Amino acid sequence: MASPDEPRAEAGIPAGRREPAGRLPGREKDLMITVRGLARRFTVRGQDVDAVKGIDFDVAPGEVVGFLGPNGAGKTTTLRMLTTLLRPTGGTGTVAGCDLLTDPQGVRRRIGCVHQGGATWPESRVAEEIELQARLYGLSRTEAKRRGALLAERLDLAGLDQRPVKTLSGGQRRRLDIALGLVHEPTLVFLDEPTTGLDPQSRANLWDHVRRLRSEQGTTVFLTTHYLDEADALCDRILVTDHGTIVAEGSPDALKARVAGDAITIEVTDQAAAAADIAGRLTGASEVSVDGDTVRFRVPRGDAALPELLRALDGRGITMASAKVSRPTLDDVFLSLTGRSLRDGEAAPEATEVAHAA
Ligand SMILES: Nc1ncnc2c1ncn2[C@@H]1O[C@H](COP(=O)(O)OP(=O)(O)OP(=O)(O)O)[C@@H](O)[C@H]1O
Repeated sequence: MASPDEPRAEAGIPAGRREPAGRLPGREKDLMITVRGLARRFTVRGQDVDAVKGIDFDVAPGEVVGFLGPNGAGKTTTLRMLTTLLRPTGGTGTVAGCDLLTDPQGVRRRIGCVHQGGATWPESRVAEEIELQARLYGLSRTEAKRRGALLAERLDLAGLDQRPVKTLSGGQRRRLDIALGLVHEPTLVFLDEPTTGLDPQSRANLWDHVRRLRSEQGTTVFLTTHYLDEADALCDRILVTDHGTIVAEGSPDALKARVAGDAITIEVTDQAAAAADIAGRLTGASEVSVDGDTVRFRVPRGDAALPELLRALDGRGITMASAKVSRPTLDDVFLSLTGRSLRDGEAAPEATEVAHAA
């Protein structure tokens, strides 16, 4: 019988070593995705490339899970394995209740996939594309029309049904790709970099559609992204990936809470040293520094610490002129785990002005 470490050995991972994994408690049959030791090795001109190195994770029904990582981390390779476009070279898995290796057809029937670039024909009309896709899934002509109209309505494509695909904007095109992936009402949808190349407004609009998929229909969504803000805004849970392994997993807030905590910067009208002393006594406070009238420090929860600080300063007759809480970003998480930044130009740091008292 195969050792449980066999796929890892195949992927070049030492036996017995376990990466941080996204496993969920519960029975496998209740999970929408479960993979163990999933690996993919490519051999190019005699050189082995371990694109995915024996990963473990679970996805529960109704979750929106993001697979976040920099270019080349193994996101697309993982997605292609989960959607049966690529056979794993190691590991096991079930997707939508079907075995990835022994029942790929069952997987394909039950899932929806929206890959990068889509697969639409530029000359055909929007309604034709949706109906054709529905017919390919075996729906009757009447049902195909009904589904087409419903999806057009849901994805803001109503009124565009007679437009040739080539005339659609980037956002409309992406929403059409998603409509095509949903035509057979799958309970699990895979989205590969759903908003790459879209302008900020179209991205925000698409996020709304993804949220509604879950809230209105309970659809499970697994998406890949290298946008930190996208993972943060959309996902219940994030699997952070790098070099073919999962380096962390958790909700966006839980991941950010793993970093040293919120950074607080306050300005006082005088007695900065005394204010710093008070700040340093707050629960979990660290990295206290003073620069003129400015005091900086970190605490696990900025929103909880600030009222306590205000009361303490008040008690000593110190006036706070302003306060700012900066929450850690997912990039801070990635940086602390890998020593590198995801370098996402679109992710703005979350800084919140919380008080201006002067
Ligand atoms: N068909 C292939 N042959 C050889 N190497 C491959 C192949 N497909 C992917 N790789 C390699 O596997 C690694 C992971 O690639 P993958 O496309 O999965 O990363 P990614 O995280 O999706 O990146 P991106 O965000 O740029 O799409 C990379 O080093 C890539 O060069």
